[in-house]
Amino acid sequence: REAGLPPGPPTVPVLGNMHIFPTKSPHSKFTEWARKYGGMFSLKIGPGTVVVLTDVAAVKELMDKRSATTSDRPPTHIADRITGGFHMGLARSTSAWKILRKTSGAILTAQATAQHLPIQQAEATQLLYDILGSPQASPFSFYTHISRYSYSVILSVLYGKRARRYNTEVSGFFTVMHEFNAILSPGATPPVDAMPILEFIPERWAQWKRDSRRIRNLQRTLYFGMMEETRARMHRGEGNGCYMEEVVGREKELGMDDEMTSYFGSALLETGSETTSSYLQSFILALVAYPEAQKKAHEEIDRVVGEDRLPTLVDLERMPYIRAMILETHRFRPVTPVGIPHSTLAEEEYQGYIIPKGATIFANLSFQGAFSTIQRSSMIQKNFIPGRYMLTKNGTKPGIDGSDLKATFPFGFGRRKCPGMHLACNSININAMNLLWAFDFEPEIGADGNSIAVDTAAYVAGIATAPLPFKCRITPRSPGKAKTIEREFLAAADTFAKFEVGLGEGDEEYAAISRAYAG
Ligand code: HEM
Repeated sequence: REAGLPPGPPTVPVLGNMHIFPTKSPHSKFTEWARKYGGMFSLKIGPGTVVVLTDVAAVKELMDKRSATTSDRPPTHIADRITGGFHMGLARSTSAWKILRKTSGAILTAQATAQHLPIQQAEATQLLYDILGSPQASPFSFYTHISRYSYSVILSVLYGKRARRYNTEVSGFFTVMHEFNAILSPGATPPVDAMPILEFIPERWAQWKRDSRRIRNLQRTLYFGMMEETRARMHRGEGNGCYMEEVVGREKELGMDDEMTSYFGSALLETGSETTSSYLQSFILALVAYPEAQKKAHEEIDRVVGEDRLPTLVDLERMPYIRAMILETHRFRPVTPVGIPHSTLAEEEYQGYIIPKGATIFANLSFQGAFSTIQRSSMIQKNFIPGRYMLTKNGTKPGIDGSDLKATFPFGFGRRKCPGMHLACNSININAMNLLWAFDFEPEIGADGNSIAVDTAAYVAGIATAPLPFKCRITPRSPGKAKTIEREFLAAADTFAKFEVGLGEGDEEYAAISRAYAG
């Protein structure tokens, strides 16, 4: 470890800390090391440096305030090989990324997102309707209902076309995306970023190069096909005001070309679908595990909304406990517990330590919410206590300074902050209210008649996590509410109609059956 770097675990020759770098669930190890080495510590990965920030003041200063130098991404040769450097979330701070980012800023504004609320609400109604019909048709079907929702809402607002059923194009999309995620996961390919010489191995001896080519082709077929369909619809004069139509219309002004436009849409689809699903699955997990919190939320929503209509975003203003619950879910189980890594474009100095140019920086979000320094963090994530956000704005213990915490931290930092945040927050808010309004979520009953506790620590390993599929009982809270869901689903038909383009035969049939049932 070079002089001036923040402290960290002892290194070994050549590898540095590479042999002990936690690739599966980095946040737990990062938190453990933070207790030992402090709120800013470093790791050596071969010649490269990784800096992990756990102290909130350091996160705010370095990731937000000094974002001009901390908003690069670490190199990802494989991602660039597959996407040509056009994946907005993975691209370095190149001119292409700047254009993609500017485009997202131009179209995903809070105001524009508000215009897409009707389809978001209609899709959320289908989520209730699907859960009502088959909460557990297969053991975990509420999982697939949530995945369908998340994908369909983004598909609708981006491409103007919805996905009615999981089994058709939704599963196709997730298959391609999982292949992409799998090849990007640590250890899946030789360490090309650390040893660039590996790039020169001929393709016939490098399975990872052949896999990259195959995944590139799969992605291009899927995503370029979606764009072609959108353009064809526009040419036929059948546009429906979706985001990608706006990008096509403003391509020149924004400096985009057809290739970039296709990758722009696909990055939003990929980054937006699983994150939203993961959040909603964690929300349900917390409801099952913490019945007292669920009971309080039920009381609040019953008081404000009643039985005969679904909640709206306006209602949320009168539901402080549910607002607190939404924040607490981000704190309890952040979708990306260590954020998405940034990288430095220039050397930075902070509290006497050097962060070299090209260093990778992680912000350990596990600290999120309750405490302003790691020393106070012994209770991190153990309990789901929404009430903490009713005591203080940032959920800190009364008397502890929480002013460095920001409610947007679960969505990242500085110039890399999630551009889909407004869309995501609307989805989270609408569905959190809907699910609470509609259903009781309880532990599954085992063969011996006892309830089976859910495991709130059983999560998918990796940078972006989600609860592993769990069983629970989901029942409508009253026959009146079940009727309201069916009625509202039927009433959503008009909103759906403009997004139901190019349906396959099976989908037409499904539409007819579900409408008949709802009617
Ligand atoms: C619960 C939902 C979501 C969460 C928790 C979430 C969280 C995040 C986080 C932590 C980052 C990394 C920010 C950073 O590097 O500092 C990110 C980036 C990104 N998100 Fe989201 N996100 C969500 C939903 C969405 C949605 C719905 C969309 C699209 C419509 C989206 C699009 C993106 C994109 C494109 C990036 C990459 C930005 C860049 O690197 O410049 N996200 N998100």
